[in-house]
Amino acid sequence: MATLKKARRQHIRTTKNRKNDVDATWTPFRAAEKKYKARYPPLDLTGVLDLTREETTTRVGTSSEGTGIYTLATVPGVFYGYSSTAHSFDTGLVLLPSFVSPQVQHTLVRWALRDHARHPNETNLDAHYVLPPEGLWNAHLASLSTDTQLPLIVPKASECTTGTSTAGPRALTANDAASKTNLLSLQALPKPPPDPSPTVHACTPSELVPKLRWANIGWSYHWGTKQYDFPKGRGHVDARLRDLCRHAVNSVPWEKVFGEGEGSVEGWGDDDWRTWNETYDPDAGIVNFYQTKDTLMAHVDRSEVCATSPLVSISLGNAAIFLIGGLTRDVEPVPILLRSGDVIIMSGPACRRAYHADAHIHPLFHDERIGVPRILDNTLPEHFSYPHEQPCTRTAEHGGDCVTECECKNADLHGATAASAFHPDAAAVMAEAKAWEPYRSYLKNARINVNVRQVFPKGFVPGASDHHDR
Ligand SMILES: O=C(O)CCC(=O)C(=O)O
Ligand SMILES: [Fe+2]
Repeated sequence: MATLKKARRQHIRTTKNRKNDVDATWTPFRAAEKKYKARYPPLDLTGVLDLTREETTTRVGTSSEGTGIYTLATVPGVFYGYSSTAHSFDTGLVLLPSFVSPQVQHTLVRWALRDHARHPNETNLDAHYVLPPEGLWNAHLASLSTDTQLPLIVPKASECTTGTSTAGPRALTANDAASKTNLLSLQALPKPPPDPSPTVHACTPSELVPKLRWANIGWSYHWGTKQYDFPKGRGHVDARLRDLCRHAVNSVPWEKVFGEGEGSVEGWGDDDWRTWNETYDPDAGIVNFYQTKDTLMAHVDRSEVCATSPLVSISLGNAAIFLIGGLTRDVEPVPILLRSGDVIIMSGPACRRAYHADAHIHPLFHDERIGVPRILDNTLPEHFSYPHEQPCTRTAEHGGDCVTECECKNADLHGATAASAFHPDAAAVMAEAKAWEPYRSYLKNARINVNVRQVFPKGFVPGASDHHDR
């Protein structure tokens, strides 16, 4: 109740001096953002699409009335034996609810925090802090296992820097949509590194972990110009992540989305969806780390030269309300509840250039004290409370973290081996639980989104002499 009262007081304070007609000037997208972001009045989820609710998922082969959403097929998820019911919107958005198994969700969380959010992959913190070479998360883990005070992480700023950016959420900059024809001029734009913030202080790794907002994948992204910085070279795209995304794209019956028939979107140009199973090859992306109260403002992802190629987005941790609109903010967005393990694919010319946002990312909205229905009782799934019981035992072969069937040819055998050979003793169970604890603790107030994109058509080399007229 205290939470509700506080939210109400804050609501009264912030709206008190607001002109009565101010919301009349909001675009439908802005109005939806305001509605789902507000802590008061209590969130009403009745209009939010939740594909795990039975009444939507049982309508196989038909449009869910009035929504323009079509059930496509049951598709194989990851890991083996896991399946999802694929849905599509008539814009080209594909939803794969519960596509990623709990085991693979665990693997991805560990990968995102421990292996990926560190040098050489750029994070939002690199501009402002001298980060430890082993990575922020590993430094945090080390500090948890010792009583000795480890060295503080110091700011990068020196007295002569002015500091224009902070370690906070991403700034929004209007940018030109990338295409093969303007690529050279976009490349020529100066891309200075951001100024280190002069206001940040030395802190412990554990204090800095909640300030982690993003880690770059693949091609380097320049936030100042909102363009890729190709001369910096192409960073690594984790092979397991790439396989997972390919698996998602290859699972979708694209002819039902973009071909002829009920619910299909009108074709475009060369209809490149017909060859995505050969040409889809992600080369960039971002891991977004959200903390309680964080939101992601409405934006369009327009920096990729491939303006139609699938963008695969994987949700982990707490749930979020994702708003997907149209080519302008005047299109009223559809609010979708994204839960851990859900995958969405934005594809085709309408969806790839559609406004979208994350209006609400956080556990507060499931809090009964603010009167929200029990359906969101706990948006952090139970499986994150414990380490996964069946770790991959074939460490030598797979590095311990198998993700897709394609990677593990003997998936069934492997599953059987893991199940029967893994008889952990109490000490091993305790050790696993202890190792998982920092992840569990982090996830309580967090959501991780792994957003994987294809910047260039397969085989296209930036800077090659003919690319402006291809
Ligand atoms: O977190 C999400 O669900 C969306 C992230 C996104 O739109 C982006 O990184 O461009
Ligand atoms: Fe986006």
